[in-house]
Amino acid sequence: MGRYPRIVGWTCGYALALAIAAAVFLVALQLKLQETNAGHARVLRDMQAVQTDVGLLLAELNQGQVPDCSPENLNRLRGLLFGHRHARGIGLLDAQKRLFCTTETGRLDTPYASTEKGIDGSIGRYYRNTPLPLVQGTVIVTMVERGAFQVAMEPNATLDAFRQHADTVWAGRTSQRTRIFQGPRSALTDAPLSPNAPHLQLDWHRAALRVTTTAPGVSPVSVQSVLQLPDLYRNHLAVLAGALALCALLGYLVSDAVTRRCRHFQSMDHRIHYLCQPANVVCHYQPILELASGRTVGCEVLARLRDGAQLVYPDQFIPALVKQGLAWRFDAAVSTHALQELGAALPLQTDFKVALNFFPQNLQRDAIDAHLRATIQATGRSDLQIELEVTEYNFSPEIVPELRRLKADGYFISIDDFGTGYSNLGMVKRVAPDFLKIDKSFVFEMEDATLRSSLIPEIIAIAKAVDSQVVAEGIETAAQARQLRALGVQYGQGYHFAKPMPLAEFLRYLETHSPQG
Ligand SMILES: Nc1nc2c(ncn2[C@@H]2O[C@@H]3COP(=O)(O)O[C@H]4[C@@H](O)[C@H](n5cnc6c(=O)[nH]c(N)nc65)O[C@@H]4COP(=O)(O)O[C@H]3[C@H]2O)c(=O)[nH]1
Repeated sequence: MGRYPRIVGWTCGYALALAIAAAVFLVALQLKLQETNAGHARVLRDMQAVQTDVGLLLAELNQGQVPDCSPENLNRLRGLLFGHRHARGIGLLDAQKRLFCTTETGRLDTPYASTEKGIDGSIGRYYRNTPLPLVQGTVIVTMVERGAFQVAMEPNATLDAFRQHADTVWAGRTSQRTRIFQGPRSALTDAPLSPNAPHLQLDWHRAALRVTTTAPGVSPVSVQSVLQLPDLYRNHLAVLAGALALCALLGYLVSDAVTRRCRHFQSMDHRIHYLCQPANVVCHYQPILELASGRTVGCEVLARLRDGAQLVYPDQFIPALVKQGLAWRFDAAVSTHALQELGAALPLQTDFKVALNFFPQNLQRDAIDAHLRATIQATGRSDLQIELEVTEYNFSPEIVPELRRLKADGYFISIDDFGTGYSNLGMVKRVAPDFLKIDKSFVFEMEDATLRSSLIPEIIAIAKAVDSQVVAEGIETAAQARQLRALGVQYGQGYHFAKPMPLAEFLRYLETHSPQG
Protein backbone atom coordinates (compact mmCIF):
# COMPACT_ATOMS: atom_id res chain seq x y z
CA MET A 1 0.00 0.00 0.00
CA GLY A 2 2.73 2.44 1.08
CA ARG A 3 4.82 1.85 -2.06
CA TYR A 4 2.03 2.60 -4.53
CA PRO A 5 2.19 6.41 -4.37
CA ARG A 6 5.92 6.30 -5.08
CA ILE A 7 5.43 3.86 -7.95
CA VAL A 8 2.63 6.00 -9.41
CA GLY A 9 4.77 9.13 -8.86
CA TRP A 10 7.81 7.63 -10.57
CA THR A 11 5.73 6.30 -13.43
CA CYS A 12 4.08 9.68 -14.07
CA GLY A 13 7.31 11.66 -13.57
CA TYR A 14 9.46 9.54 -15.78
CA ALA A 15 6.72 9.04 -18.38
CA LEU A 16 6.60 12.82 -18.64
CA ALA A 17 10.40 13.02 -18.80
CA LEU A 18 10.35 10.40 -21.54
CA ALA A 19 7.62 12.27 -23.41
CA ILE A 20 9.68 15.47 -23.26
CA ALA A 21 12.81 13.60 -24.34
CA ALA A 22 10.79 12.14 -27.23
CA ALA A 23 9.52 15.65 -28.11
CA VAL A 24 13.11 16.99 -28.05
CA PHE A 25 14.13 14.08 -30.28
CA LEU A 26 11.28 14.79 -32.70
CA VAL A 27 12.17 18.49 -32.88
CA ALA A 28 15.81 17.60 -33.53
CA LEU A 29 14.69 15.11 -36.19
CA GLN A 30 12.41 17.69 -37.78
CA LEU A 31 15.27 20.22 -37.95
CA LYS A 32 17.59 17.62 -39.43
CA LEU A 33 14.94 16.65 -42.00
CA GLN A 34 14.53 20.28 -43.00
CA GLU A 35 18.29 20.59 -43.43
CA THR A 36 18.41 17.34 -45.45
CA ASN A 37 15.50 18.38 -47.67
CA ALA A 38 17.19 21.70 -48.35
CA GLY A 39 20.41 19.80 -49.28
CA HIS A 40 18.50 17.52 -51.63
CA ALA A 41 16.83 20.52 -53.25
CA ARG A 42 20.29 22.01 -53.83
CA VAL A 43 21.50 18.74 -55.46
CA LEU A 44 18.47 18.61 -57.76
CA ARG A 45 18.83 22.32 -58.61
CA ASP A 46 22.48 21.86 -59.56
CA MET A 47 21.65 18.78 -61.68
CA GLN A 48 18.82 20.69 -63.35
CA ALA A 49 21.18 23.58 -64.14
CA VAL A 50 23.67 21.19 -65.78
CA GLN A 51 20.95 19.46 -67.77
CA THR A 52 19.46 22.73 -68.99
CA ASP A 53 22.86 23.98 -70.06
CA VAL A 54 23.86 20.77 -71.85
CA GLY A 55 20.35 20.37 -73.28
CA LEU A 56 20.52 23.85 -74.86
CA LEU A 57 23.88 23.04 -76.40
CA LEU A 58 22.58 19.76 -77.86
CA ALA A 59 19.54 21.51 -79.24
CA GLU A 60 21.77 24.09 -80.88
CA LEU A 61 24.09 21.40 -82.33
CA ASN A 62 21.23 19.44 -83.78
CA GLN A 63 19.67 22.41 -85.56
CA GLY A 64 20.30 21.11 -89.10
CA GLN A 65 24.07 20.79 -88.71
CA VAL A 66 26.02 17.81 -90.07
CA PRO A 67 28.87 16.29 -88.09
CA ASP A 68 31.79 17.99 -89.85
CA CYS A 69 35.31 17.37 -88.48
CA SER A 70 36.98 20.18 -90.43
CA PRO A 71 39.29 22.46 -88.35
CA GLU A 72 36.98 25.43 -89.04
CA ASN A 73 33.96 23.60 -87.80
CA LEU A 74 35.80 22.27 -84.73
CA ASN A 75 36.89 25.83 -83.92
CA ARG A 76 33.30 27.01 -84.22
CA LEU A 77 32.20 24.22 -81.90
CA ARG A 78 34.96 25.09 -79.40
CA GLY A 79 33.62 28.62 -79.49
CA LEU A 80 30.16 27.30 -78.61
CA LEU A 81 31.60 25.54 -75.54
CA PHE A 82 32.56 28.92 -74.03
CA GLY A 83 28.89 29.77 -73.71
CA HIS A 84 28.05 26.52 -71.85
CA ARG A 85 29.99 26.19 -68.66
CA HIS A 86 28.73 22.70 -67.84
CA ALA A 87 29.83 21.21 -71.18
CA ARG A 88 33.44 19.98 -71.37
CA GLY A 89 33.63 18.88 -74.98
CA ILE A 90 31.66 18.02 -78.10
CA GLY A 91 31.89 14.74 -79.97
CA LEU A 92 30.71 13.98 -83.51
CA LEU A 93 29.17 10.62 -84.46
CA ASP A 94 29.36 8.80 -87.78
CA ALA A 95 26.48 6.92 -89.40
CA GLN A 96 27.15 3.86 -87.16
CA LYS A 97 26.84 6.10 -84.08
CA ARG A 98 30.57 5.82 -83.40
CA LEU A 99 32.56 8.76 -82.09
CA PHE A 100 34.96 9.78 -84.84
CA CYS A 101 35.88 13.34 -83.91
CA THR A 102 35.96 15.53 -80.74
CA THR A 103 36.61 19.19 -80.04
CA GLU A 104 39.49 18.09 -77.77
CA THR A 105 41.35 15.68 -80.06
CA GLY A 106 40.08 16.31 -83.57
CA ARG A 107 39.56 13.24 -85.73
CA LEU A 108 40.16 9.95 -83.81
CA ASP A 109 42.45 7.33 -85.29
CA THR A 110 39.79 4.69 -84.69
CA PRO A 111 36.13 5.58 -84.23
CA TYR A 112 34.97 4.78 -80.66
CA ALA A 113 31.77 2.86 -79.98
CA SER A 114 30.55 2.92 -76.36
CA THR A 115 29.88 -0.48 -74.81
CA GLU A 116 27.51 1.07 -72.22
CA LYS A 117 23.77 0.68 -72.60
CA GLY A 118 23.04 4.25 -71.59
CA ILE A 119 20.16 5.83 -69.77
CA ASP A 120 17.32 7.66 -71.53
CA GLY A 121 16.92 11.20 -70.28
CA SER A 122 14.93 14.29 -71.22
CA ILE A 123 17.83 15.91 -73.07
CA GLY A 124 19.26 12.76 -74.67
CA ARG A 125 20.85 9.42 -73.90
CA TYR A 126 23.40 9.41 -71.09
CA TYR A 127 26.56 7.28 -71.25
CA ARG A 128 28.35 7.21 -67.95
CA ASN A 129 32.00 6.26 -67.51
CA THR A 130 32.96 7.31 -70.98
CA PRO A 131 36.74 7.92 -71.41
CA LEU A 132 37.40 11.39 -72.78
CA PRO A 133 40.92 11.76 -74.18
CA LEU A 134 42.33 15.17 -73.26
CA VAL A 135 45.72 16.74 -73.82
CA GLN A 136 46.61 16.15 -70.15
CA GLY A 137 45.30 12.57 -70.20
CA THR A 138 42.03 10.70 -70.33
CA VAL A 139 39.21 11.61 -67.93
CA ILE A 140 36.04 9.65 -67.29
CA VAL A 141 32.96 11.70 -68.04
CA THR A 142 29.26 11.38 -68.70
CA MET A 143 28.31 11.91 -72.31
CA VAL A 144 24.89 12.97 -73.43
CA GLU A 145 24.01 11.94 -76.93
CA ARG A 146 21.35 13.39 -79.21
CA GLY A 147 21.27 13.03 -82.99
CA ALA A 148 24.80 13.05 -84.45
CA PHE A 149 26.36 14.79 -81.42
CA GLN A 150 27.59 13.95 -77.97
CA VAL A 151 28.34 16.50 -75.26
CA ALA A 152 30.74 15.60 -72.45
CA MET A 153 29.43 16.95 -69.16
CA GLU A 154 31.74 18.84 -66.84
CA PRO A 155 32.66 16.04 -64.35
CA ASN A 156 32.83 18.32 -61.27
CA ALA A 157 29.67 20.31 -61.98
CA THR A 158 27.53 18.63 -59.35
CA LEU A 159 30.17 16.83 -57.28
CA ASP A 160 30.33 19.40 -54.47
CA ALA A 161 26.57 19.32 -53.97
CA PHE A 162 26.56 15.50 -54.10
CA ARG A 163 29.33 15.19 -51.52
CA GLN A 164 27.81 17.73 -49.17
CA HIS A 165 24.17 16.74 -49.32
CA ALA A 166 23.73 13.16 -50.52
CA ASP A 167 24.86 9.68 -49.66
CA THR A 168 23.64 8.21 -52.95
CA VAL A 169 22.09 9.61 -56.15
CA TRP A 170 20.20 7.41 -58.60
CA ALA A 171 18.99 8.15 -62.10
CA GLY A 172 17.08 6.30 -64.82
CA ARG A 173 13.77 4.57 -65.25
CA THR A 174 13.11 1.47 -63.16
CA SER A 175 14.76 -0.92 -65.64
CA GLN A 176 17.83 1.30 -66.06
CA ARG A 177 18.17 2.54 -62.48
CA THR A 178 21.85 3.27 -61.76
CA ARG A 179 23.74 4.91 -58.95
CA ILE A 180 25.30 8.01 -60.41
CA PHE A 181 26.93 9.00 -57.11
CA GLN A 182 28.02 6.93 -54.14
CA GLY A 183 29.15 8.67 -50.95
CA PRO A 184 31.03 6.99 -48.09
CA ARG A 185 27.76 5.83 -46.53
CA SER A 186 26.18 4.54 -49.74
CA ALA A 187 26.27 1.02 -48.27
CA LEU A 188 23.46 2.10 -45.92
CA THR A 189 21.20 3.23 -48.75
CA ASP A 190 18.86 1.13 -50.85
CA ALA A 191 20.02 -0.57 -54.04
CA PRO A 192 18.56 -0.38 -56.57
CA LEU A 193 16.18 2.34 -55.51
CA SER A 194 12.80 2.51 -57.23
CA PRO A 195 11.58 5.96 -58.30
CA ASN A 196 8.60 5.38 -55.97
CA ALA A 197 10.72 4.99 -52.84
CA PRO A 198 9.02 6.48 -49.77
CA HIS A 199 10.31 9.83 -48.65
CA LEU A 200 11.12 8.47 -45.17
CA GLN A 201 12.07 4.89 -44.55
CA LEU A 202 13.09 3.44 -41.19
CA ASP A 203 15.72 0.74 -41.18
CA TRP A 204 15.45 -0.84 -37.73
CA HIS A 205 18.38 -3.17 -38.21
CA ARG A 206 20.80 -0.36 -38.96
CA ALA A 207 19.07 2.16 -36.69
CA ALA A 208 18.92 4.48 -39.67
CA LEU A 209 16.35 6.69 -41.28
CA ARG A 210 16.59 7.05 -45.07
CA VAL A 211 15.40 10.29 -46.61
CA THR A 212 14.75 10.22 -50.36
CA THR A 213 13.82 13.08 -52.64
CA THR A 214 12.82 12.23 -56.20
CA ALA A 215 12.55 14.56 -59.16
CA PRO A 216 10.33 12.90 -61.76
CA GLY A 217 11.14 13.04 -65.44
CA VAL A 218 12.09 10.84 -68.39
CA SER A 219 15.01 9.78 -66.21
CA PRO A 220 13.82 10.31 -62.64
CA VAL A 221 16.55 11.34 -60.25
CA SER A 222 16.49 10.29 -56.59
CA VAL A 223 18.73 11.74 -53.92
CA GLN A 224 19.05 9.74 -50.73
CA SER A 225 20.60 10.53 -47.35
CA VAL A 226 20.95 8.36 -44.30
CA LEU A 227 20.24 9.82 -40.87
CA GLN A 228 21.57 8.10 -37.80
CA LEU A 229 20.95 9.10 -34.20
CA PRO A 230 24.31 10.81 -33.72
CA ASP A 231 23.58 12.88 -36.86
CA LEU A 232 20.73 14.56 -35.04
CA TYR A 233 22.86 15.89 -32.26
CA ARG A 234 26.25 16.14 -33.91
CA ASN A 235 26.30 19.92 -33.69
CA HIS A 236 24.06 20.24 -30.65
CA LEU A 237 25.62 18.06 -27.97
CA ALA A 238 25.30 20.79 -25.34
CA VAL A 239 21.60 21.26 -26.19
CA LEU A 240 21.09 17.50 -25.94
CA ALA A 241 22.84 17.26 -22.56
CA GLY A 242 20.83 20.26 -21.29
CA ALA A 243 17.55 18.79 -22.52
CA LEU A 244 18.28 15.42 -20.89
CA ALA A 245 19.25 17.07 -17.61
CA LEU A 246 16.04 19.12 -17.75
CA CYS A 247 14.02 15.98 -18.41
CA ALA A 248 15.62 14.20 -15.46
CA LEU A 249 14.97 17.17 -13.17
CA LEU A 250 11.40 17.55 -14.38
CA GLY A 251 10.85 13.81 -14.02
CA TYR A 252 12.06 13.98 -10.44
CA LEU A 253 9.94 17.03 -9.56
CA VAL A 254 6.80 15.61 -11.14
CA SER A 255 7.32 12.21 -9.56
CA ASP A 256 7.71 13.89 -6.18
CA ALA A 257 4.59 16.03 -6.65
CA VAL A 258 2.51 13.09 -7.89
CA THR A 259 3.76 10.90 -5.02
CA ARG A 260 2.68 13.53 -2.52
CA ARG A 261 -0.70 13.94 -4.22
CA CYS A 262 -1.23 10.16 -4.20
CA ARG A 263 -0.25 9.96 -0.54
CA HIS A 264 -2.80 12.67 0.18
CA PHE A 265 -5.51 10.76 -1.70
CA GLN A 266 -4.53 7.60 0.18
CA SER A 267 -4.42 9.33 3.56
CA MET A 268 -7.19 8.74 6.03
CA ASP A 269 -7.80 12.52 6.16
CA HIS A 270 -8.86 12.41 2.52
CA ARG A 271 -10.58 9.03 2.41
CA ILE A 272 -12.59 9.48 5.60
CA HIS A 273 -15.17 11.61 3.73
CA TYR A 274 -15.96 8.65 1.52
CA LEU A 275 -15.48 5.97 4.22
CA CYS A 276 -17.87 7.42 6.75
CA GLN A 277 -20.85 7.40 4.41
CA PRO A 278 -23.73 5.42 6.00
CA ALA A 279 -23.31 2.62 3.40
CA ASN A 280 -19.81 1.90 4.73
CA VAL A 281 -20.74 1.81 8.41
CA VAL A 282 -20.52 -1.64 9.99
CA CYS A 283 -21.60 -2.22 13.60
CA HIS A 284 -20.15 -4.87 15.84
CA TYR A 285 -21.78 -5.73 19.13
CA GLN A 286 -20.04 -6.75 22.34
CA PRO A 287 -22.23 -8.32 25.03
CA ILE A 288 -22.30 -6.73 28.49
CA LEU A 289 -22.96 -9.28 31.25
CA GLU A 290 -24.10 -9.21 34.81
CA LEU A 291 -21.09 -10.79 36.50
CA ALA A 292 -23.07 -12.49 39.28
CA SER A 293 -25.57 -14.25 37.00
CA GLY A 294 -23.78 -14.31 33.65
CA ARG A 295 -26.92 -12.80 32.11
CA THR A 296 -26.43 -10.63 29.03
CA VAL A 297 -28.01 -7.33 29.94
CA GLY A 298 -27.05 -5.38 26.87
CA CYS A 299 -24.37 -4.71 24.34
CA GLU A 300 -21.93 -2.01 23.37
CA VAL A 301 -22.09 -0.84 19.76
CA LEU A 302 -18.59 -0.59 18.28
CA ALA A 303 -18.28 0.86 14.83
CA ARG A 304 -15.99 -0.14 11.98
CA LEU A 305 -15.84 1.29 8.47
CA ARG A 306 -15.88 -0.84 5.37
CA ASP A 307 -13.00 -0.06 3.01
CA GLY A 308 -13.40 -2.42 0.08
CA ALA A 309 -12.91 -5.93 1.43
CA GLN A 310 -11.33 -4.66 4.66
CA LEU A 311 -12.66 -3.22 7.88
CA VAL A 312 -11.07 -0.13 9.32
CA TYR A 313 -11.01 0.15 13.13
CA PRO A 314 -11.74 3.21 15.29
CA ASP A 315 -8.13 3.90 16.25
CA GLN A 316 -7.34 4.19 12.51
CA PHE A 317 -10.13 6.56 11.54
CA ILE A 318 -11.34 8.46 14.62
CA PRO A 319 -8.58 11.13 14.65
CA ALA A 320 -9.15 11.90 10.93
CA LEU A 321 -12.89 11.84 11.37
CA VAL A 322 -12.79 14.40 14.20
CA LYS A 323 -10.25 16.54 12.32
CA GLN A 324 -12.48 16.63 9.24
CA GLY A 325 -15.54 17.68 11.29
CA LEU A 326 -17.47 14.49 10.57
CA ALA A 327 -18.15 13.49 14.19
CA TRP A 328 -21.91 14.06 14.10
CA ARG A 329 -22.37 12.52 10.65
CA PHE A 330 -20.55 9.42 11.96
CA ASP A 331 -22.30 9.07 15.34
CA ALA A 332 -25.68 9.62 13.69
CA ALA A 333 -24.93 7.00 11.01
CA VAL A 334 -23.72 4.43 13.58
CA SER A 335 -26.63 4.89 15.97
CA THR A 336 -29.17 4.74 13.11
CA HIS A 337 -27.54 1.63 11.65
CA ALA A 338 -27.29 -0.15 15.02
CA LEU A 339 -30.80 0.65 16.19
CA GLN A 340 -32.31 -0.31 12.84
CA GLU A 341 -30.59 -3.69 12.66
CA LEU A 342 -30.98 -4.51 16.36
CA GLY A 343 -34.61 -3.35 16.31
CA ALA A 344 -35.38 -5.63 13.38
CA ALA A 345 -33.54 -8.72 14.64
CA LEU A 346 -33.35 -8.76 18.45
CA PRO A 347 -35.87 -11.03 20.17
CA LEU A 348 -38.24 -9.12 22.38
CA GLN A 349 -36.85 -8.85 25.88
CA THR A 350 -37.11 -6.33 28.62
CA ASP A 351 -34.31 -4.18 29.92
CA PHE A 352 -31.90 -4.76 27.02
CA LYS A 353 -29.45 -1.88 26.99
CA VAL A 354 -27.83 -0.67 23.79
CA ALA A 355 -24.71 1.32 24.70
CA LEU A 356 -23.84 3.90 22.02
CA ASN A 357 -20.58 5.86 22.01
CA PHE A 358 -21.00 9.55 21.26
CA PHE A 359 -18.37 12.19 20.83
CA PRO A 360 -18.74 14.85 23.55
CA GLN A 361 -19.31 17.60 20.97
CA ASN A 362 -22.39 15.67 19.82
CA LEU A 363 -23.94 15.46 23.27
CA GLN A 364 -26.38 18.30 22.74
CA ARG A 365 -29.62 17.19 24.14
CA ASP A 366 -31.98 18.70 21.54
CA ALA A 367 -30.19 17.28 18.51
CA ILE A 368 -29.41 13.90 20.01
CA ASP A 369 -32.86 13.39 21.51
CA ALA A 370 -34.65 14.29 18.27
CA HIS A 371 -32.39 11.94 16.31
CA LEU A 372 -32.63 8.96 18.68
CA ARG A 373 -36.35 9.34 19.33
CA ALA A 374 -37.11 9.33 15.58
CA THR A 375 -34.84 6.34 15.00
CA ILE A 376 -36.35 4.25 17.78
CA GLN A 377 -39.84 5.19 16.72
CA ALA A 378 -39.07 3.95 13.23
CA THR A 379 -38.06 0.54 14.67
CA GLY A 380 -41.40 0.22 16.48
CA ARG A 381 -39.57 -1.16 19.55
CA SER A 382 -40.24 0.09 23.05
CA ASP A 383 -38.08 -2.44 24.90
CA LEU A 384 -34.71 -1.08 23.80
CA GLN A 385 -33.01 1.10 26.38
CA ILE A 386 -30.39 3.52 25.15
CA GLU A 387 -27.21 4.05 27.10
CA LEU A 388 -25.04 7.00 26.04
CA GLU A 389 -21.32 6.55 26.63
CA VAL A 390 -19.03 9.52 26.96
CA THR A 391 -15.35 9.04 27.68
CA GLU A 392 -13.96 10.46 30.89
CA TYR A 393 -11.12 12.35 29.27
CA ASN A 394 -13.67 14.26 27.19
CA PHE A 395 -15.67 15.19 30.21
CA SER A 396 -16.12 18.95 30.55
CA PRO A 397 -18.36 21.27 32.57
CA GLU A 398 -20.28 22.25 29.38
CA ILE A 399 -21.67 18.79 28.80
CA VAL A 400 -22.83 18.30 32.41
CA PRO A 401 -26.21 20.07 31.89
CA GLU A 402 -26.74 18.30 28.55
CA LEU A 403 -26.13 14.90 30.16
CA ARG A 404 -28.46 15.74 33.05
CA ARG A 405 -31.24 16.61 30.60
CA LEU A 406 -30.62 13.48 28.54
CA LYS A 407 -30.79 11.42 31.70
CA ALA A 408 -34.05 13.13 32.63
CA ASP A 409 -35.34 12.21 29.14
CA GLY A 410 -34.83 8.53 30.01
CA TYR A 411 -31.42 7.79 28.50
CA PHE A 412 -28.89 5.89 30.58
CA ILE A 413 -25.60 7.72 30.95
CA SER A 414 -22.27 6.02 31.39
CA ILE A 415 -18.79 7.44 31.76
CA ASP A 416 -16.45 5.37 29.61
CA ASP A 417 -12.77 4.62 30.24
CA PHE A 418 -13.23 5.82 33.79
CA GLY A 419 -9.95 6.33 35.61
CA THR A 420 -8.01 7.54 32.58
CA GLY A 421 -9.12 11.18 32.85
CA TYR A 422 -8.97 13.68 35.62
CA SER A 423 -12.63 14.53 35.98
CA ASN A 424 -13.57 16.30 39.08
CA LEU A 425 -15.66 14.32 41.45
CA GLY A 426 -18.15 17.16 41.91
CA MET A 427 -18.81 17.19 38.18
CA VAL A 428 -19.34 13.42 38.08
CA LYS A 429 -21.68 13.72 41.03
CA ARG A 430 -23.74 16.41 39.26
CA VAL A 431 -24.26 14.14 36.26
CA ALA A 432 -24.99 11.16 38.51
CA PRO A 433 -24.20 8.70 35.68
CA ASP A 434 -25.94 5.34 35.73
CA PHE A 435 -22.65 3.56 35.02
CA LEU A 436 -18.95 4.11 35.47
CA LYS A 437 -16.98 1.93 33.06
CA ILE A 438 -13.58 0.95 34.44
CA ASP A 439 -11.00 1.33 31.69
CA LYS A 440 -9.54 -1.96 30.45
CA SER A 441 -5.99 -0.88 31.30
CA PHE A 442 -6.86 -1.28 35.02
CA VAL A 443 -8.30 -4.75 34.42
CA PHE A 444 -5.31 -5.91 32.31
CA GLU A 445 -2.94 -5.24 35.20
CA MET A 446 -4.97 -6.93 37.93
CA GLU A 447 -3.02 -10.20 37.91
CA ASP A 448 0.25 -8.31 38.30
CA ALA A 449 -1.26 -6.32 41.17
CA THR A 450 0.20 -3.04 39.85
CA LEU A 451 -0.39 0.35 41.43
CA ARG A 452 -2.89 1.11 38.68
CA SER A 453 -4.96 -2.02 39.33
CA SER A 454 -4.95 -1.24 43.04
CA LEU A 455 -7.11 1.79 42.15
CA ILE A 456 -10.07 -0.40 41.18
CA PRO A 457 -11.52 -0.43 44.73
CA GLU A 458 -11.19 3.40 44.73
CA ILE A 459 -13.21 3.59 41.50
CA ILE A 460 -15.82 1.29 42.98
CA ALA A 461 -15.99 3.54 46.05
CA ILE A 462 -16.44 6.63 43.83
CA ALA A 463 -19.26 4.84 41.96
CA LYS A 464 -20.97 4.12 45.26
CA ALA A 465 -20.54 7.74 46.31
CA VAL A 466 -22.19 9.05 43.11
CA ASP A 467 -24.79 6.30 43.11
CA SER A 468 -23.56 4.62 39.91
CA GLN A 469 -23.13 1.00 38.99
CA VAL A 470 -19.78 -0.29 37.74
CA VAL A 471 -19.00 -1.97 34.41
CA ALA A 472 -15.50 -3.42 33.93
CA GLU A 473 -14.13 -3.39 30.37
CA GLY A 474 -11.49 -5.69 28.92
CA ILE A 475 -12.08 -8.79 31.02
CA GLU A 476 -9.94 -11.40 29.32
CA THR A 477 -9.71 -14.16 31.95
CA ALA A 478 -11.99 -16.00 34.32
CA ALA A 479 -9.70 -14.93 37.19
CA GLN A 480 -10.22 -11.26 36.34
CA ALA A 481 -13.99 -11.80 36.20
CA ARG A 482 -13.97 -13.56 39.61
CA GLN A 483 -11.82 -10.92 41.26
CA LEU A 484 -13.89 -8.04 39.90
CA ARG A 485 -17.06 -9.68 41.03
CA ALA A 486 -15.56 -10.20 44.50
CA LEU A 487 -14.63 -6.52 44.58
CA GLY A 488 -18.26 -5.62 43.96
CA VAL A 489 -18.25 -4.86 40.22
CA GLN A 490 -21.75 -5.60 38.90
CA TYR A 491 -21.20 -5.79 35.12
CA GLY A 492 -18.44 -6.68 32.72
CA GLN A 493 -17.48 -7.09 29.08
CA GLY A 494 -14.39 -8.47 27.42
CA TYR A 495 -12.86 -11.18 25.27
CA HIS A 496 -13.34 -13.70 28.11
CA PHE A 497 -17.07 -13.55 27.35
CA ALA A 498 -17.13 -12.47 23.74
CA LYS A 499 -15.35 -10.25 21.29
CA PRO A 500 -17.27 -7.51 19.45
CA MET A 501 -19.06 -9.31 16.58
CA PRO A 502 -21.34 -8.72 13.62
CA LEU A 503 -25.10 -8.89 14.14
CA ALA A 504 -25.65 -12.46 12.92
CA GLU A 505 -22.98 -13.79 15.27
CA PHE A 506 -24.27 -11.68 18.12
CA LEU A 507 -27.77 -13.10 17.65
CA ARG A 508 -26.34 -16.65 17.73
CA TYR A 509 -24.44 -15.71 20.90
CA LEU A 510 -27.67 -14.55 22.56
CA GLU A 511 -29.39 -17.78 21.54
CA THR A 512 -26.67 -20.06 22.88
CA HIS A 513 -26.06 -18.16 26.11
CA SER A 514 -29.01 -18.65 28.37
CA PRO A 515 -29.70 -16.00 31.04
CA GLN A 516 -27.88 -18.23 33.46
CA GLY A 517 -25.02 -18.83 30.99
N1 LIG B 1 -7.76 -5.88 24.39
C1 LIG B 1 -9.07 -5.95 24.63
N2 LIG B 1 -9.89 -5.05 24.03
C2 LIG B 1 -11.22 -5.18 24.27
C3 LIG B 1 -11.74 -6.18 25.10
N3 LIG B 1 -13.10 -6.03 25.12
C4 LIG B 1 -13.40 -4.97 24.35
N4 LIG B 1 -12.26 -4.42 23.82
C5 LIG B 1 -12.10 -3.27 22.95
O1 LIG B 1 -12.08 -2.13 23.78
C6 LIG B 1 -12.77 -1.07 23.15
C7 LIG B 1 -13.90 -0.66 24.03
O2 LIG B 1 -14.55 0.43 23.53
P1 LIG B 1 -14.46 1.88 24.14
O3 LIG B 1 -13.72 1.93 25.40
O4 LIG B 1 -15.84 2.42 24.13
O5 LIG B 1 -13.58 2.65 23.03
C8 LIG B 1 -14.07 2.80 21.73
C9 LIG B 1 -14.82 4.09 21.53
O6 LIG B 1 -14.26 5.13 22.33
C10 LIG B 1 -14.54 4.41 20.10
N5 LIG B 1 -15.70 4.04 19.29
C11 LIG B 1 -16.03 2.82 18.80
N6 LIG B 1 -17.21 2.89 18.13
C12 LIG B 1 -17.61 4.20 18.21
C13 LIG B 1 -18.77 4.93 17.75
O7 LIG B 1 -19.67 4.40 17.13
N7 LIG B 1 -18.85 6.27 18.04
C14 LIG B 1 -17.87 6.90 18.76
N8 LIG B 1 -18.01 8.19 19.04
N9 LIG B 1 -16.78 6.24 19.22
C15 LIG B 1 -16.66 4.92 18.95
O8 LIG B 1 -13.46 3.66 19.65
C16 LIG B 1 -12.89 3.00 20.80
C17 LIG B 1 -12.21 1.74 20.38
O9 LIG B 1 -13.12 0.83 19.91
P2 LIG B 1 -12.67 -0.60 19.50
O10 LIG B 1 -11.43 -0.52 18.67
O11 LIG B 1 -13.84 -1.28 18.94
O12 LIG B 1 -12.25 -1.25 20.85
C18 LIG B 1 -13.25 -1.60 21.81
C19 LIG B 1 -13.28 -3.09 22.03
O13 LIG B 1 -13.10 -3.83 20.83
C20 LIG B 1 -10.83 -7.12 25.71
O14 LIG B 1 -11.19 -8.03 26.45
N10 LIG B 1 -9.50 -6.95 25.43
